[in-house]
Amino acid sequence: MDQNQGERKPRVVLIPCPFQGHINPMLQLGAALHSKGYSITIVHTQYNSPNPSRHPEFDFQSIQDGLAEDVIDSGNLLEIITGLNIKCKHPFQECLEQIVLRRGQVTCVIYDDLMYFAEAAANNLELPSIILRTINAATFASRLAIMHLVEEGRFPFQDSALGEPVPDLPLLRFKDLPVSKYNAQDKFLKLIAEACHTRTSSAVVWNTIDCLEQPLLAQLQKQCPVPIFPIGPMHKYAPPSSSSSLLKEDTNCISWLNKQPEKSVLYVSFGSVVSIQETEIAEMARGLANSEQKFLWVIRPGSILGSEWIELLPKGFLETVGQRGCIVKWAPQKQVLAHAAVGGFLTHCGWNSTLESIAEGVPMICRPNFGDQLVNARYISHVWGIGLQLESKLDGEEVARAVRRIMVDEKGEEIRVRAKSFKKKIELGMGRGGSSYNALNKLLEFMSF
Ligand SMILES: O=c1ccn([C@@H]2O[C@H](COP(=O)(O)OP(=O)(O)O[C@H]3O[C@H](CO)[C@@H](O)[C@H](O)[C@H]3O)[C@@H](O)[C@H]2O)c(=O)[nH]1
Repeated sequence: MDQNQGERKPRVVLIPCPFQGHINPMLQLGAALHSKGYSITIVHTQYNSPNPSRHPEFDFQSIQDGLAEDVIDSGNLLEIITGLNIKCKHPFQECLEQIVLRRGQVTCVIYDDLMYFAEAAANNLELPSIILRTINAATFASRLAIMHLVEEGRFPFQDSALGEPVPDLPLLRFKDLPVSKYNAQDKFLKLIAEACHTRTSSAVVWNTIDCLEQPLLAQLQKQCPVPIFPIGPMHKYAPPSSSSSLLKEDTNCISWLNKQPEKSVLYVSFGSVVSIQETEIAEMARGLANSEQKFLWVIRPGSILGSEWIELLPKGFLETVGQRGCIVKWAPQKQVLAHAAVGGFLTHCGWNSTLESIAEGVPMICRPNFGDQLVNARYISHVWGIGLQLESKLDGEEVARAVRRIMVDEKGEEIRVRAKSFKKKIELGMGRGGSSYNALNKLLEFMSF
């Protein structure tokens, strides 16, 4: 790009939270703004830093995150995010000062709601800031409901309440609420309070879409002091082949998919952070084998703590499934879900995976693990009706039944048809005059400050 011409463009500084499920939507937002004439600077931590060579259109700036090795090694998300918010504020402010000095005026700072330290740094330089929410409105409302339960002295709640509906959110049961998986409730409650707070930020950009959550978004807008812009699904703003993966994608699985009949393959993946119990791997494998369906299974390195996954598979599994299955360490997921051969998705229900699946009309089998995944699974299975949830202890027979139902059984036809209809709704929402299309235009107008 012509340097001088580049300098004349208004600049937005984006600060993603350094996890795959957060980096992706932030960089996709960057792609949307870049296509509308903005120069983009991505300020990222050393920990899990994105690969700049995959995004030559952006400027990348690294800040020291001060995370101790033992905190990183623990993989404790609560500790890592809390640590980043303590350690990154000053490095970010210094970085922002340098950007303004070298690159000229910055239009605004957009930060992931978990990177709330960014707001103070933007304020100190008198720059407007905008929040990006990478979870959906239902999860946000669930966090508000949890805080409400705390105020009423009803949190942590009793086991006997788990199956009951949440008073503020009757579509969810207590067991669907996105509580912490760590034994540090105070830290967790502080983090969600910070993440839900708009502070002095000027607006909220949301990776969701009206056709999935309009009534809730309207209700949240009434309670929110600043405008909300639901412009998702954001992966639609980046080309299908573009990727901000931290792990290397194995594209051989696309060649394998190319050889499979239409809608014949179940895609199995649990995102970038979920760990799988050793016992669950064997049950999952048993289910996949007994379902007699084709499958593409992502087994991420390190996702099965302390074990080599291959040792956990039932004896003879690989021989039995033979050409019927393909196992990779990391897949180009957007391309996989958009592939004609894929007919179903066994997922942990991370919000990006959920949106990527809905946007391609792929029905889901939900196996949520923690946090917002529980909310998403309930919405997929019981609100939108585009999937099934595996709720009890994982059992191979149940997995096989669910796989057959979602892929081929007559009983699953309604779910398949509904999933397909959601693809259409997303296309309408993203197309000219659609809700997300309009919200993006309103955001751009708003950003002229
Ligand atoms: O083999 C793979 C597997 C995943 N992905 C991508 O990785 C992202 C994963 O994101 P997500 O599905 O949201 O899952 P997590 O990585 O688990 O994301 C975290 O962040 C999300 C956004 O806040 C939350 O919804 C999740 O619960 C939380 O675990 C998606 O864009 C996928 O396309 C790949 O590219 N290849």
